[in-house]
This record gives sequence, C-alpha cells and structure tokens, in this order.
Amino acid sequence: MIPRLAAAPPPSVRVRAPGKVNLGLRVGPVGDDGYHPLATIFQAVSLFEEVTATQVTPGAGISLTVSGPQADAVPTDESNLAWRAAALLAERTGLAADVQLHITKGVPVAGGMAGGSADAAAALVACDALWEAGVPRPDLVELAAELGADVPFSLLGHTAVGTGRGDLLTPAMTRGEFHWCFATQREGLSTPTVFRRFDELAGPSTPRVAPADDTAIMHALRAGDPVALGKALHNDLEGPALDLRPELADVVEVATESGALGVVVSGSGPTVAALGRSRQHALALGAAWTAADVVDAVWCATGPAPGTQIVTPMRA
Ligand SMILES: C[C@](O)(CO)[C@H](O)COP(=O)(O)OP(=O)(O)OC[C@H]1O[C@@H](n2ccc(N)nc2=O)[C@H](O)[C@@H]1O
Ligand SMILES: Nc1ncnc2c1ncn2[C@@H]1O[C@H](COP(=O)(O)OP(=O)(O)OP(=O)(O)O)[C@@H](O)[C@H]1O
Repeated sequence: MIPRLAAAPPPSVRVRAPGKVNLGLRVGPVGDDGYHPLATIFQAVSLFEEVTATQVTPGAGISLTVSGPQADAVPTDESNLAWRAAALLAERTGLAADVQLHITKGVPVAGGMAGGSADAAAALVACDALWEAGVPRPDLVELAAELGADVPFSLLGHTAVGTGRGDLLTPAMTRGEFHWCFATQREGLSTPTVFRRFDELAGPSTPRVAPADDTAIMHALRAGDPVALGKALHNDLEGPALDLRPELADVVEVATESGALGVVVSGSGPTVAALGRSRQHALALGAAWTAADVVDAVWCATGPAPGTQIVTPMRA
C-alpha cells in the first residue's frame, strides 16, 4: 500500500511581545487632540503575548482567535488591536490583508499592562514577516504609534523613557534584574475613563507645562538598586484609579505591610505592581495578597524583558 502524504501546514510565523509596568508616570494637562503629554519610564516585564500569523487563501481576509487567561474578555473582530495592526500594515504596503491571527494571552486584560498593545506590536512584526513586506523598522514604529500610545514601547521592550503621548522613546540604561509581583482584578479599568478622572481631580490647577522626567528612578535603574527604585516609583494616574476603585487601597496596603520595596498602580490600573527584594520575596508578596483575599489573581515576573521578537520564523 502507498502511504498517504499529510498535507503540509500553511506557512506561519509566531511572535512574542511583552507587557509593561510604568515605573514613573507623570501626566500633563489634556491637549486639543484629547491626549495628555506624558513623561514616563516604561519597563517591559516577562509576561508575554504570542501572536501567530498563518497564511490563508488569497481573498480570505483577516480572521482572529484568542486563547489563554481572560480570552473571553477580548474581542475577536476588527476592533481587536492585532486585527487593526494587520489591516493597517496591508493598507500602507498595498498588500492583500489575508491572514489568520491567533493570540495567546499572557498579559492581564484591561489591567494597565498594555496587553492589547503587545498584540498590535506582535501582529505588525508577524504579518511583516509572513507577507515578506520588509517594512523598515522606523516605519513599523510609526505604524505602531498610530495604533496606540503604548504600542511603540511593546516593539522596543527593555526599559525606556517615553514622552509625547508616551510614544517618543529613548532607551534607558539599567543594571540587573527587578522582581515584580502583579495583583489583577477580574474587572478592568478603561484607560480613557482614568485619564478623564485625572482631569476632573486635577481641575484647572494642572500645570500648563510638560511634566519633567524622574531622575531618582533613572539613578536607581543605572545602579541596579531595587531599594532606591522601590522608593522612587510614581504614578500620577494612581489617584484617579484609586478614586474609581477605592478597594485597591487594600491591595497597596497588604503589599506595603508585607515589606514590598515599592508599590504602585500599573499604568491606568487596576493592576497593582509590587517590587520584591528577590524572586522569592516577589512570590511571597503574591502569597500575602492571596491570603488576604484582596485580588483575583497574582502574576510574578521579572524586568526588563526584551521587546517584540520572532520566536518561530516562517515555516512553509
Ligand atoms: C496609561 C498608559 O498605559 C501609560 O503607559 C498609556 O498612556 C495608555 O496608552 P494606550 O492604552 O496605548 O492609549 P491609546 O490607545 O493611544 O489611547 C486611549 C485613550 O487614552 C487616553 N490617553 C492615552 C495616552 C495619552 N498620552 N493621553 C491620553 O489621554 C486618551 O483618552 C485616548 O483616547
Ligand atoms: N488584542 C487585544 N487584547 C486585549 N484587549 C483588547 C485587544 N484588542 C482590543 N482590546 C480591548 O481593549 C481593552 C483594553 O485592553 P488592554 O488589555 O490592552 O488594556 P490595558 O492593558 O489597560 O491597556 P494600556 O495599558 O495600553 O492602557 C479591552 O477591554 C478590550 O476590550
């Protein structure tokens, strides 16, 4: 008998992109475009989104599936940031927008850790490789900024200062590894809602100048000093996030009482980030949160982590 040959799987590319925490986040007054000028220091952490882009028959269009924790909270239509990234890349390169995307979530959804932004960055890189578009890196970064303020940092990774909307990036020098534990809540917070609450709480007294960067954080990073970093963590959106979610104060308190070197709301929240002395201490902070029953889930990670990377190159 002649053995039947299995059909070869279609070409595909698998790409990984990190989530982030803002070590410092200073917010200026809202501009006419509805965006706030920021001075922020991003750190990418070892919680990763994976996007697999698979070739489909010409004319099939874009399709998208999602798996992993909280997958049911993520849209699978054209509102998904990864879908929008594929469509934007096709439009700008003149290539056909034909691809099957699969997202494996590893970053908390709507938690202020830029999970959707990581999907957009990963989809840009995956489709660029699958379609052999060869878009130069600076052009990919421009497309990333069009998709969202956090998307360029997901491409870059490691640690970086962000100005403008948070999309103008300068890599920051760091030494060593920092050990984080993140407390997440089942119900996320909407980023525009938190910025709006910031405006309401700041009132007309918001300084009319662009906010300054955080030199204490930069010194701590360069020295690889987690104690100094813990003391310097700062987030102007923490007040509005706590105002919208008063119960987050308990999460901050439990981590502080458990000896965290620093505790801060991540980005627009509601995720709370606690910095540990070591990997074991970060795990212990997570255990303290779970024992106190103030969180829905805990996620331990290290930073800095690399930016968007192809993990499985095109397989035909
Ligand atoms: C809170 C942070 O995560 C800190 O890194 C980011 O500033 C948010 O970045 P993002 O989610 O990628 O934001 P986008 O998707 O570009 O914008 C969503 C909404 O957030 C608000 N927004 C965002 C960034 C910024 N610098 N000012 C803003 O006011 C605007 O209302 C905007 O319509
Ligand atoms: N690929 C995606 N993954 C997750 N959410 C997505 C995605 N695309 C669109 N969304 C929508 O965007 C909302 C915010 O998702 P995301 O997980 O990126 O929030 P976030 O981490 O708070 O974002 P950021 O930190 O960039 O402000 C979700 O509630 C969801 O409805």
